[in-house]
This record gives sequence, C-alpha cells and structure tokens, in this order.
Amino acid sequence: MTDGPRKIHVNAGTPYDVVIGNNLLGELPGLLGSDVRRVAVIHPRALRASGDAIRDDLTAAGYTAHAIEIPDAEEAKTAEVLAYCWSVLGQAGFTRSDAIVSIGGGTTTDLAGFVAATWLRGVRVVHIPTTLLGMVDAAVGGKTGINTAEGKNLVGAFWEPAGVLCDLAALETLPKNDYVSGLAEVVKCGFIADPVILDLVEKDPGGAAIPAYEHTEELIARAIQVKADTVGADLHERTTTAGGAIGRESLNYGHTLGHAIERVERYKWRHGAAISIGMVFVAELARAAGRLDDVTADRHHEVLSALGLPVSYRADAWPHLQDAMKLDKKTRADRLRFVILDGLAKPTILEAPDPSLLIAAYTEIS
Ligand SMILES: NC(=O)c1ccc[n+]([C@@H]2O[C@H](COP(=O)([O-])OP(=O)(O)OC[C@H]3O[C@@H](n4cnc5c(N)ncnc54)[C@H](O)[C@@H]3O)[C@@H](O)[C@H]2O)c1
Ligand SMILES: O=C(O)C(=O)C[C@@H](O)[C@H](O)[C@H](O)COP(=O)(O)O
Ligand SMILES: [Zn+2]
Repeated sequence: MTDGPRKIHVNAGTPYDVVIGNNLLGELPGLLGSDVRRVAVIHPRALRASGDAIRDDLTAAGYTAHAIEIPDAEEAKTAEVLAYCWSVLGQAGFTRSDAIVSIGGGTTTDLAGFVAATWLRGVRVVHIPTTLLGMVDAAVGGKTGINTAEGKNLVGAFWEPAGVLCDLAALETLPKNDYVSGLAEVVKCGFIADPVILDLVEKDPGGAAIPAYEHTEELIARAIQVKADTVGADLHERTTTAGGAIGRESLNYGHTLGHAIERVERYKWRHGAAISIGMVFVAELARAAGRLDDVTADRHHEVLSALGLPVSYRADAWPHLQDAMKLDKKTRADRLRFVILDGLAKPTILEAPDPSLLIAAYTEIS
C-alpha cells in the first residue's frame, strides 16, 4: 500500500487544503471547479517548461488555457508586470467564472494571487508553489501583493486560493541558496510556535539544508501547520492587542528589519536571507529589553548560521534601515512595533522601543 498525499486544512474565510506529495497535477481540475472555461497559468521565466506543460494539459482537458510568463524573483512583483497580466486577461476575454493558476516561488504566487484578487474584483486562483518558501509560507494564507520603490509588499490584498498543491519533486531543481532561504521561514515557525522544527534542523543542519534530508517532509508539514493554524485564527491580521495577545502578526517575526534590508538592497536579496538577519536582530532586541533569555536569543544566531544564512549586516546601513522600517505595515502612527519573543514559542509585540535598545540590538548584529 502506498501513502497518499498529505493534506493540511486551512480553516480560514473560505476553507481549502494544502496538499503535499508528488505528481499532484491530477488534483487541479477538481480545484478549478466545473464553471471554469479559461485558465491563465502564470509562471516565471525559469519555469517556462512547467508552465507550458500545465497549459497543454489543461488544453487537452478541454479548457482554453494561456501561459503568462513573468520575470524571475522580485522583478515580478511590480505594477508593470501586474498591468501586463491584466492586459493578457482582458485580451483573452477572462470572465468571473475563469481562473488563474500560479506555478513558481513566492514572488510568482504573490503576484498571481494579486492578479486574481484584482481582475474583475476577484477570480479563483490555485497555487502550485515550487520553492520551499512558497510551499511553507507564501502560497498559504491569502496575502498577495507587489513591492514599490518605497517598500516591500506595500500594495496588495488578502485573497485566498481555492487550493495549494506542493509537489515535492519541484524542490530538486531549486538552487541551494533558494532552498536555504525558504528554511529561514521554516525556522521562524520553530521560534514562534513549534520548537520541534528547531530540534529537527539542529539535529543535522548540513543535512537539513538540502531537500533529500530525512525530515524534510515533516519540516514542511509542521511549518504549513503553523501557518494554517495562525491564519485560521486571524486571517486579516487584526487580533493583536496592546495587551500582548498576538494573532497573524506573529508570522511577521524578523520581517520589520528584514523587509527594510530588502528595500535597501533594492529587492536583489532573497527574502529568507533578509529575514534571517531580521530574526537575529529581534532576538537581540528582546534580550536587550530584558524579555528573552540568553539561551533562546543565542539559538537564533546558532541555528540560522549553521544553515548558511546571514546573521549580520553593514553598520553604516542603520539610518537607511530606520527610514525603511517606518513604512512597515505593523507601524501605527509613528510607533514602530516589533514581533519579539517573551520566550520560546511565545511571540508578542514590543511597541515603540526606546532608540537606545534599537541601537544596542543593531550593534550586536553589525
Ligand atoms: N504571501 C505571503 O504570505 C508570503 C510569505 C512569505 C514570503 N512571501 C514572498 O515570497 C517571495 C520570495 O519567494 P521565494 O523565496 O520562493 O522566491 P522566488 O519566487 O523569487 O523564487 C526564487 C527563484 O527560484 C526560481 N524557481 C522557482 N521555483 C523553482 C524550481 N522549482 N526550480 C528552479 N528554480 C525555481 C524562481 O524563478 C526565482 O528565480 C518574497 O517576495 C516574499 O515577500 C510572501
Ligand atoms: O502571512 C503572513 O502574515 C506573514 O507575515 C508571512 C511572511 O513570511 C511574509 O513574508 C509576508 O508576505 C509578509 O507580509 P507583510 O504584510 O509584512 O508584507
Ligand atoms: Zn516572510
């Protein structure tokens, strides 16, 4: 008897499943539903062959299918690429009963999800993430959007997929630094909610850094479960209170500084590399604020650097980073708000920390 694919249910606004396994394309027509006639398959340049193959399968199954090629990586998350996709849909006569399929990494699912959210005010979308980061994070939970010159993900919408298909074979062609970048989000889930993830990575960090690791599927499933539970409880990121109860904002652990680094680097860095530094920074911030114990704070630097992720950044960049952090989505009025840990798996918000604490924390990582 062979094991079937694993399914993680996301009980958010419109419930759906994240399917993890191999050869999952047979599930696609069921997720598209019976009304759909036209399908646009949005893929990055690097996955042209996969995008074309899905388009051809859909055509053979009776759909009118189009492949829309977008740039690789962050170059896809722009207003120009968004407008290009809208024009293809318009020329192909896409109606509200038609659908988008995304196949690619988090940049593709973010862009394609936003295309789906905005075309005719919303059409069905199915994500087929092909990076580790896409599988464990970007394709799940309905955050979609693009970057602007002023900051990361500044324009977007919550738009949930009808389903997510994680074909593990896709990870075999992923460059190693892209795979390791995805591990940063996996480790994030370990720190904010599921420390077993940290144990599994620390057992053999060199092994964990490649998809053939014996615990890869468990790491992926655990990280998706953290994301599913979190967005299921607070889809629209509304429940965090000044009193310390924290909802979806916990998934932004390490992202306040991380997104600022991405902007300073003009979106040339991988997201996971930037948030790795961001997580070490907030661990130091929490330690400096007397909120986090030394063992847990040190563990950030240890586990992330053991995976080959960056844990420090240029000292002279601090003024630019401070500037970029002002536009973080968690900021309220002029008050910066950081997700920190009060202990392992105890995320909370540190509101408007004293500038001396911020400088102390940045000094530790620069
Ligand atoms: N919406 C969310 O909740 C959410 C969560 C986390 C991250 N994100 C976003 O995700 C983005 C990062 O995603 P990413 O790390 O997947 O990067 P990515 O989408 O840029 O993919 C990395 C590179 O790998 C290529 N690629 C993708 N799959 C491949 C495969 N199987 N084989 C070979 N090459 C492949 C891509 O074309 C790209 O060049 C960031 O923009 C980040 O902001 C969004
Ligand atoms: O899903 C969430 O919520 C997250 O914060 C997950 C993050 O890993 C992700 O990078 C997300 O895109 C960041 O969202 P943003 O609202 O800070 O742009
Ligand atoms: Zn992220």
